Amino acid sequence: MSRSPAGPLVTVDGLQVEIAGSRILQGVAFDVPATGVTALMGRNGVGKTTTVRAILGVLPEGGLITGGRIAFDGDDITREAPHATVRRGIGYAPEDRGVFGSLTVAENLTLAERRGAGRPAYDLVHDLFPDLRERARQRAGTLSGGQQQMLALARTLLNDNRLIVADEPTKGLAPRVVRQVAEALRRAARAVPMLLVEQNLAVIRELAQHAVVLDNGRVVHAGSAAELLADRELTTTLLGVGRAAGTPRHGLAAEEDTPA
Ligand SMILES: Nc1ncnc2c1ncn2[C@@H]1O[C@H](COP(=O)(O)OP(=O)(O)OP(=O)(O)O)[C@@H](O)[C@H]1O
Repeated sequence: MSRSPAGPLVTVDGLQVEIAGSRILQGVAFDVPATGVTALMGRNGVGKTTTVRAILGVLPEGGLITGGRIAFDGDDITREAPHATVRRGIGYAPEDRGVFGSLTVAENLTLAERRGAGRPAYDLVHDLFPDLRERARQRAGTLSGGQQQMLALARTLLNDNRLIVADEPTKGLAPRVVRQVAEALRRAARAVPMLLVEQNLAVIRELAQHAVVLDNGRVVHAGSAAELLADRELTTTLLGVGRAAGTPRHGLAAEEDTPA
């Protein structure tokens, strides 16, 4: 939210990661521009989560960066500890949402406040997600999946973050809720650039300007999201979706648009 570099915000170059001795990423390379939404796509198990976890410094146990480089705003952050990447302003909404179910919405937000990051942006959060203000005293565990996802995004927006990394925020949600979360993501991305791991092509179509596709631990395509989605042959080859990616019949989250 603060500075805006001339070059890419994140550069991943030749990234190699092993987990428990298996090579998971085999030289992943892509840029995240300093504006808009960059979608990180690919079939299940191709290395999307591993890539974002490497950027954040939170590889699972047994995970190791064995080669390559990650830069954030020009600084080398390869193998940097998570507290350091957090301090740089990289906010993370993990796949499991990471909210504390036994705490209230307000307590979840308070816990997310980062010391030294300036005044927490409650105005922005409540402006974008008025529902969370109304539900401030509700336990997060009793929120719907969509509301929990909004809380997870709100936690990243509270601090003066420079990048939001959101991992499959619409996964497992009903189509109506996917639409709500997509709207929440759209609002969040107005405030902060986003690296969005997402498999729902309708969501990507609505939100993303840039697209990076992984397969088998490598980048197999990087470029304009609109161009990728307009190319039926390419989306079929790269993502395994069976029909035109540009035309969901019922708005977002057409199941046909989600690769297996
Ligand atoms: N903790 C772990 N221990 C062992 N192998 C792992 C671990 N985490 C991930 N892997 C393996 O790394 C590979 C990439 O997983 P990753 O979660 O990065 O893929 P993904 O593209 O995010 O998939 P999905 O869409 O299913 O979340 C998979 O083969 C997975 O089995």
